[in-house]
Amino acid sequence: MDRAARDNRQWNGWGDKDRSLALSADGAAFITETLGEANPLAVATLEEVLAKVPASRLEESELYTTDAEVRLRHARGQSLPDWLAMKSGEFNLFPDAVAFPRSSEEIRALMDAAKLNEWQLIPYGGGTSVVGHITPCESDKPVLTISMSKMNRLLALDRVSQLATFGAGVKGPFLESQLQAQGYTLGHFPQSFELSTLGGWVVTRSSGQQSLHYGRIESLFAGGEIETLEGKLDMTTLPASSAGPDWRHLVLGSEGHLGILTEAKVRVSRVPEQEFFGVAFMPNWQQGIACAREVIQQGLPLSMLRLSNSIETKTQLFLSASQSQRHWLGKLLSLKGVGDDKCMLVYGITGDKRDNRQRYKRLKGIISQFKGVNTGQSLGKKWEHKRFAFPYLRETLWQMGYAIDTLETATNWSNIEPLTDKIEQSLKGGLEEFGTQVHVFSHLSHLYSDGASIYTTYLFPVAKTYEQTYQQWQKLKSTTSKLIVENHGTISHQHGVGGDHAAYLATEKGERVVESLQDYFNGFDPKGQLNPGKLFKASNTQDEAQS
Ligand SMILES: Cc1cc2nc3c(=O)[nH]c(=O)nc-3n(C[C@H](O)[C@H](O)[C@H](O)COP(=O)(O)OP(=O)(O)OC[C@H]3O[C@@H](n4cnc5c(N)ncnc54)[C@H](O)[C@@H]3O)c2cc1C
Repeated sequence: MDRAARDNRQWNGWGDKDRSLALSADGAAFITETLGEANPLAVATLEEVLAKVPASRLEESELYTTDAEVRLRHARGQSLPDWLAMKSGEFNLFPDAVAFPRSSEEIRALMDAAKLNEWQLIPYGGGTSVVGHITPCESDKPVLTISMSKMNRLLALDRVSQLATFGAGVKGPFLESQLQAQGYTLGHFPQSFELSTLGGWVVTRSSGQQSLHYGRIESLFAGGEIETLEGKLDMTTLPASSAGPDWRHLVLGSEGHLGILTEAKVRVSRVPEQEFFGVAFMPNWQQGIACAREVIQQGLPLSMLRLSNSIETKTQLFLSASQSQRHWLGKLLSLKGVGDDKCMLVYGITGDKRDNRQRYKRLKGIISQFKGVNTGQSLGKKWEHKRFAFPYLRETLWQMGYAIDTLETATNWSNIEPLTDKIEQSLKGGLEEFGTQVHVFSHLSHLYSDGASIYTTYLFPVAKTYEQTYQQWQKLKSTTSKLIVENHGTISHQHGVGGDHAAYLATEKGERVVESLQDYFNGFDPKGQLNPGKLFKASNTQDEAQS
């Protein structure tokens, strides 16, 4: 088996198989009291699933491996349906082979072979998609997944223009360590940072936790090289241009349809002199929103601002603080007029020390103007310490018998409160017919002068079978996704479209635009070989969006 697939990665869940995040007894009791006792579903063993991997339809070749375990490990991402497939062992579909190219030339050879033989190709970054981006579709043609894991080096650093060129398969930690060794940072920190890759970020239009300072990937991605079935395309790096539409934007969000991004050039910054995170508590959701909006619309240059609603705040405190910590925090806040409806505001400040002092002073002023209480940096340090560890909680909850998923959107400020309410109500009551409780909470994660993203998490006890659990998820997902696009929200602020959101794209963008985009990609991929069934709906998903 290939070395890249033999790492310490969990084969049927998130992250490093030797790492976990435990829940305190209090945290576990909170979940059980909120959702009721749950009965975990039996989990298939690796051996059981390996026995189900069918023979590959591709002949052995130097270009790729047909090893069953490697194929299994590249068959799914991290959405809840992916988890249900991995845990039950019912993967159904596997790629026929996985390639680990080391250079653009090797990718060219794979693309040429694919074109000649009409194979389907799925580019694979870190496999952290939560919307079904990398799952093979039923096909009478062989499916080849191309892992970018070996193309992960810093290839050039232009210090004068502050542009870095990377192999697009570089994962977050390795990208930052190579850059920071030279005094630079990209500053792109999605929560999936540990495993996701630069290429994946670009083609799914990802957003990092500190996008307020560094920008979303759209502003960090300056150009690079993409291998299409029709040949290589170069994207010149220019600081700006008015020469017609910017076609970088058709690579951004292309989700594997255009080709394989082999090298990406990104705009980097100098490592900041100082960075810190802190936590304030606002008296309620309305005051919290008003405060966050004021900070952003005043143009106060923070690197992060994240506002949890009161249920998320309560849940977070139960999951991460001890009873005595909660008690003393509650007491302190209530003395200052912040009670049970408190909403946690996490902020990040990045830059040189003198500017940071000014920013912090202004921020504290705005927080008090909206009757919030700033607790300073100690809770901020805790948040920073765990910022990439939270995904490990998913396994802990799974073992207790609870499924967890998220939905995210963005909308204008005037619609933030009503849309958050609608999303939460839709999820909360969504499984009443099954007598199943759903625990729902939200935060605003990325803020803009005209609006913000709403990130909603929901948990529910698994049903008696995998199939029933999937059906319950599907009901929550389809009802709420439809509600989002019909209520002036985007189907995705940061996770992309993949297979799971494809049916809602036309409501957001209009049928005509979606058809034109499809025509554009068909120009590079006339036979629909590149990542089919993603981004654009397959004909059978039409009804789901409209029902
Ligand atoms: C726990 C968790 C937290 C997350 N947090 C965030 C977050 O904070 N912000 C955010 O934006 N997203 C987040 N995500 C979603 C996910 O991490 C992003 O969508 C990420 O950009 C996917 O990158 P990847 O390298 O894992 O790509 P993959 O999942 O491997 O692939 C995603 C898509 O990109 C294509 N692709 C990958 N590499 C290339 C390439 N080189 N060339 C062409 N196509 C390619 C694939 O074909 C597929 O269509 C999270 C996911 C999880 C599981």
